Amino acid sequence: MTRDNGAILVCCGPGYNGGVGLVCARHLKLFGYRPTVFYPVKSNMASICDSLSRQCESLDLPFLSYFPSESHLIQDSYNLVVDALFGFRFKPPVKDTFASVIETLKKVEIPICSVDVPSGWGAESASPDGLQPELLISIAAPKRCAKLFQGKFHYLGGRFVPRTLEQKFDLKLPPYPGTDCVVELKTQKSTEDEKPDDTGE
Ligand SMILES: NC(=O)C1=CN([C@@H]2O[C@H](COP(=O)(O)OP(=O)(O)OC[C@H]3O[C@@H](n4cnc5c(N)ncnc54)[C@H](O)[C@@H]3O)[C@@H](O)[C@H]2O)[C@H](O)CC1
Repeated sequence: MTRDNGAILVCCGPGYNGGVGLVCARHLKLFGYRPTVFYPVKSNMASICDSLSRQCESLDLPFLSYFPSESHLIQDSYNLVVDALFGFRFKPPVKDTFASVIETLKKVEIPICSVDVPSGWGAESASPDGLQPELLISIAAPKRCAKLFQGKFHYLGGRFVPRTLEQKFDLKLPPYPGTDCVVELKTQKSTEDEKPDDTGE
């Protein structure tokens, strides 16, 4: 994706996963992309999400006042969707406002990038009722459900886990290259793609 086609829809949920989405939208704007935010339910968490939302407003990020009901309206307007609706505290089935949002997003034909946990999945398990993103960005440590991720790209971000915590929970985190704050992880798909073509051609 280049900045020329940098129109990105960032969908933010009512919890801290949504807060991460608001930070993501702000950084996308600062890096020259054109994010639009969908943040329908103000966080019932600490006021930090309110200030994150205000920071987006101060950068003149547009906020959708409603969610397009048709998936083609999304793919005609954006090149990527960031799914920051729900993270590891989602409890199925999806309720209220977000049920139709997730149903619409399941039909879009542009890439979806999910933050920490694909929305509609539990932290421990995948769900056919949830999104099937092309890209998953795990925060701090991949959640158990990431083992069932079938998309093309998986990154780990959040180089802030103390060694003591990593050892205590036996997280086996990969090393981050140099001073990078993200590291690419292998996926089932990337491992398969690396296998030599055994058709003998
Ligand atoms: N170290 C880390 O991994 C960190 C992760 N972070 C991010 O924060 C989320 C966890 O945030 P939390 O607020 O605890 O939970 P969620 O954002 O997943 O959602 C809670 C929110 O959603 C509502 N809800 C739950 N189930 C449903 C449902 N079925 N239908 C509708 N609404 C639902 C619930 O009521 C809450 O309001 C984690 O995934 C990371 O993305 C932090 O940044 C800190 C570090």
